[in-house]
Amino acid sequence: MLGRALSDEELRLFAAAARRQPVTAGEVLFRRGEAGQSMFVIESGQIRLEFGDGLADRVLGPSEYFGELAVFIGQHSRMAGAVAETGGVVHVVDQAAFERLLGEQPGLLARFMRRSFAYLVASETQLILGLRRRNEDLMQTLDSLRQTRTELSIAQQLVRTDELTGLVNRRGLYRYIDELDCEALAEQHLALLLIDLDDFKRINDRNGHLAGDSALRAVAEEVRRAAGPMELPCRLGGDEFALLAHVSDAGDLANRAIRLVAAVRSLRLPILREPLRLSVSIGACFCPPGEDWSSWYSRADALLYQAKVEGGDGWRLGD
Ligand SMILES: Nc1nc2c(ncn2[C@@H]2O[C@H](COP(=O)(O)OP(=O)(O)OP(=O)(O)O)[C@@H](O)[C@H]2O)c(=O)[nH]1
Repeated sequence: MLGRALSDEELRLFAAAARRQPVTAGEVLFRRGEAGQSMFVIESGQIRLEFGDGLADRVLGPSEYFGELAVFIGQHSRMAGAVAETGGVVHVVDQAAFERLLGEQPGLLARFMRRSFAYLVASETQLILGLRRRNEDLMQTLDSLRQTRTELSIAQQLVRTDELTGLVNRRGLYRYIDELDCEALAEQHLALLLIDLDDFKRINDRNGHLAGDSALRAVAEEVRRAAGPMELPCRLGGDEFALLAHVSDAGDLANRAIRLVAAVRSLRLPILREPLRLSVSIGACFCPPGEDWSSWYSRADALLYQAKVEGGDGWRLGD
C-alpha cells in the first residue's frame, strides 16, 4: 500500500526547507484548477482534498503531504482543492526550496519522487477505473430510461386505442383535437363525419355478440380506409364512429360520405345471417376553428339523426 506519509528523515528535511504556516479550520489552501506553485507537508491538524465531479474527498493528517505535482512540474493546474478540516500547521515547500533540496539530497529526493510517482500512477488508475464504472452505470441508467420511455409511449398508445377495432378512441380523438393546427390545413377545411351503424342492436340480437364484434371491426376497417394520411378515424363507442377529415369544399365532403356509405353497404360478412346487411348513416358538417368539439359533435349528431329518420343507409350534410 502506497502511503502519503513522509519518513522522519524526509519530514525533517522538508520542514527545514519550508515556510511554516498555521491554518484555521475551513481555510482554503488552494482551489481546484489553480496553477500550483508549492507542495504541502502537514505538521498537525487535518487537510481535506476535494476532487469534485462526484469523486470522494480525501482527508490527510500529520506527516502526510500533498500538491507535490506543483514542484515536480511547475505551474501545474491543481486536480483538487485543499481546505483545512481542522486548525493546525503545514509546511509550504515552494519550487525554489525543492530545487535546492534536490541539489543537496539527491538520493533522498529521488526515493521520495519515485514513491510519489508510483502513488500518483496508482491513484490515476483508480480514478480511471472509477470513471469507467461510473460510465457503465450511466449507460445502464440511460438504457433503462430508454426502455421506460418506450414502455410509456406504448402505454400511452394503448390508452388512446380502442381495443376491439384498433382505431383511436375518444381519448385519442381529444388529444388529436388538442394538437390540431388548423393553420396548417392551408386550403383545406376540417370536417366531421359522424358514422353510426343502422339497426346494430338487431344484428347483435340475431347473430350474437361475437358476430356483432366482427361487424364493428369490418366497419372500422372501412372508416380507416376512408381516412387520408393526416386524418383521424376513430371509434367513439358502441356502434358510433367518427372521421375528422380535411376537405376542400361541400362537394368533397359529400363525396367522402357517399363513398363510405357505399363501401359499408357492399360488405358481406359470412357470419351474418341473411337477409341482414350492414349499413351506416352519416351526419357530416364542417368544423370551424373557433368552435369546440361539442358544438361540432351536436351539429353532426343532428344531421345523423335526420339520416336515420330518412331510413338510414345514407348521409346528411350540413354547414
Ligand atoms: N357486439 C357488440 N355490440 C355492442 C358493442 N358496444 C355496443 N354494442 C351494442 O350496440 C347496440 C347499439 O344499439 P342502438 O344504440 O340502439 O343502435 P342501433 O340498434 O344501431 O339503432 P340505430 O342507431 O337507431 O340504427 C346495443 O345493442 C349495444 O349493446 C360492442 O363492443 N360489441
